[in-house]
Amino acid sequence: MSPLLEAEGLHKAYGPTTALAGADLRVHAGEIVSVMGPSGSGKSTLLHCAAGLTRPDAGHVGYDGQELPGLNDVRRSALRRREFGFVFQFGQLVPELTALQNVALPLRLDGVSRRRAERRATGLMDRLGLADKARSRPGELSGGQQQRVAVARALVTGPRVIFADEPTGALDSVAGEQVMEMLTSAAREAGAAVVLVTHDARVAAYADRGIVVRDGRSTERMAAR
Ligand SMILES: Nc1ncnc2c1ncn2[C@@H]1O[C@H](COP(=O)(O)OP(=O)(O)OP(=O)(O)O)[C@@H](O)[C@H]1O
Repeated sequence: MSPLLEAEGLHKAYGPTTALAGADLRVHAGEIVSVMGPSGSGKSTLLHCAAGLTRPDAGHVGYDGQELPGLNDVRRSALRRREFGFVFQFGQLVPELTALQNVALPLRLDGVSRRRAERRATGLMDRLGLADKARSRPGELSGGQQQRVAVARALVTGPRVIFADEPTGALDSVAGEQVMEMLTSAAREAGAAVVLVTHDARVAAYADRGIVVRDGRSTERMAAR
């Protein structure tokens, strides 16, 4: 089976700093892949290039038969909006909107009616243990609850790949485990693949397999379970 997402030979420099020097990432449909490695090794850059957020200087990124760097900005951002979900470390929710409105936002931006978007958002919030938080604003939620809102928002469009960059980086270990349990079980239920950048081996243990990035190059971390 060919991978759903395949990044090969990625190079990226920021001025004199080499962030990627020939990194690869392959993700099959429904697979959870961890990306580990020391600070500054290029993990986030690899995730951003694979997700079409950053254009690599060289290398290839294929998603479901399309070459991402070859798409124009409009088509690339439409593909990102529909096919990909994102969860970052913190600060990603819109503070003025309620939790429910935050979760529904990607659908609203895609032209879905408020009623339909909020119905779908409500179902996901229930799934993520947030049924009673729909009307709360992000500032009224704990860090773990905010990350679960972010996970619900990442899943709301029914993406095929979720990119999670240190999703538990700002949480204590109990809240972090709860977020990881919910992220991975909800993704598996939805059949979405997950690319999971983390420093934490306990977080990486939720993945099916992993890669390690060092000095901008990647190696396989372990065989598939
Ligand atoms: N926008 C940018 N402008 C300049 N340099 C950058 C930029 N983004 C990343 N870098 C540099 O590229 C290198 C790789 O950064 P990257 O964020 O990919 O590493 P990382 O492994 O995710 O690090 P961390 O674990 O600390 O988040 C670093 O040296 C970083 O300083």
